[in-house]
Amino acid sequence: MVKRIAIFGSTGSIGTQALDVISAHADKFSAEVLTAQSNHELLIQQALKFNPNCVVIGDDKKYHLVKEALASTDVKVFAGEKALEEVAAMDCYDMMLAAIVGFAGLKPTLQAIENGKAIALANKETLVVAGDIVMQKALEKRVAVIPVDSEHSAIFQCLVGEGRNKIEQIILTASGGPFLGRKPNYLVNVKRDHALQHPNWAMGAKISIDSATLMNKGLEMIEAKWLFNLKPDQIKVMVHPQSIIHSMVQFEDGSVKAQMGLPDMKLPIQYAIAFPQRIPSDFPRYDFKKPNTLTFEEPDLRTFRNLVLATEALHKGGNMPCILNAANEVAVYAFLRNRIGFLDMTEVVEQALNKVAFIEKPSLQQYYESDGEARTFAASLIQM
Ligand SMILES: NC(=O)C1=CN([C@@H]2O[C@H](COP(=O)(O)OP(=O)(O)OC[C@H]3O[C@@H](n4cnc5c(N)ncnc54)[C@H](OP(=O)(O)O)[C@@H]3O)[C@@H](O)[C@H]2O)C=CC1
Ligand SMILES: CC(=O)[C@@H](O)[C@H](O)COP(=O)(O)O
Ligand SMILES: [Mn+2]
Repeated sequence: MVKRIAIFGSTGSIGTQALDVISAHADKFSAEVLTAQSNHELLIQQALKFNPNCVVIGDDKKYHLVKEALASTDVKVFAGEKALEEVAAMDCYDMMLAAIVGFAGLKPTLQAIENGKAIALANKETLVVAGDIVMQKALEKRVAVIPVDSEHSAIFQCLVGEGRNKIEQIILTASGGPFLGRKPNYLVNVKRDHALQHPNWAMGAKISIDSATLMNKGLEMIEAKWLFNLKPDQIKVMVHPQSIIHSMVQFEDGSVKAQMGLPDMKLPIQYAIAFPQRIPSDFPRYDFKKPNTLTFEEPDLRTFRNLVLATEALHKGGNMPCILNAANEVAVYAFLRNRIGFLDMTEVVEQALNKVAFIEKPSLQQYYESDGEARTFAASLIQM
């Protein structure tokens, strides 16, 4: 039977790679929902190629352009932020690939879980903001949340077959980003184009900057806590500049399992949508005959302070990760617009964490409010 996939964020880095996977396995998957925020041209092209049940364009000023271009098809066209939730509540799909970037991915993902749909989760911010509520809802609705993020896919793969065997710790690998080994006196002057050049992965702008500041690894520690029900002390980070080992699990007997492969997001995307099956692929294979050295080192926490802030937020819990995420989103987009410097991003996040009131057990509404407060505060710092 063909699995019907709803790709929320189909025009992004994950979304377009997911469509490549679906094309290569048209006997197994169909793309039934496609969504974009503003890239209507690509959304139209994708809709003409994949003939989904419906598309959503977030920017409602572009509704007529999309509607007109798809007039000769039977693709339904929706627009605006609310439409993402309305479509997530529909029955035209079996699994949502949550590939919207940032906080904007949370509401449609929650709606899909409410609707009993399986989730292939790329959007890590969903769990950073409200991981307790999202995972509790998934449990209640008996919905599987399969990670797409490469590290979490690696851990998930290492855990298959382990049943109730106890995890001692997980080791998230970090590439170190484009500024591995650099010090603050260098980072103070770096600009967006340099920061966007990830050494191993071609990704969207926001996650590329997060990788450069190591915030990405901090967000991933929080993501791992919720996905695998771990205590903060069980989550370690090691820099592994080659990005061949995607992460590791150490069990209570000391045994370590790792998942390896060339850095290519198509593999974790395919794994998540095909789970529990593995299906063939022609992705390039890692060549053990080449003189490759795999190295590991501790992250430089004096330089990359975002990882410290995220670890503190992980330990403190409550709405701290939500505040961290919101301030970070504001800071990253300000950096991308050349409004603030590379090191200022950490300052903005730190000040927001100190400013917005701590709530130990927030409701969903309180998460939204904390997100809003942190954004307003972070934006006020940047305007100064
Ligand atoms: N790229 C990667 O390799 C990896 C990504 N991830 C995670 O996956 C998610 C997606 O990342 P990536 O594909 O790189 O991001 P991109 O920026 O490449 O794509 C983001 C997608 O979300 C849409 N979008 C952006 N803003 C909004 C909004 N406010 N409302 C609705 N839709 C929106 C974009 O539409 P439009 O094109 O119109 O702007 C686009 O389709 C992120 O959470 C990231 O952390 C995790 C691991 C690896
Ligand atoms: C591909 C992927 O999952 C990214 O999150 C990637 O891990 C970023 O690399 P680093 O954050 O390790 O630089
Ligand atoms: Mn990752």
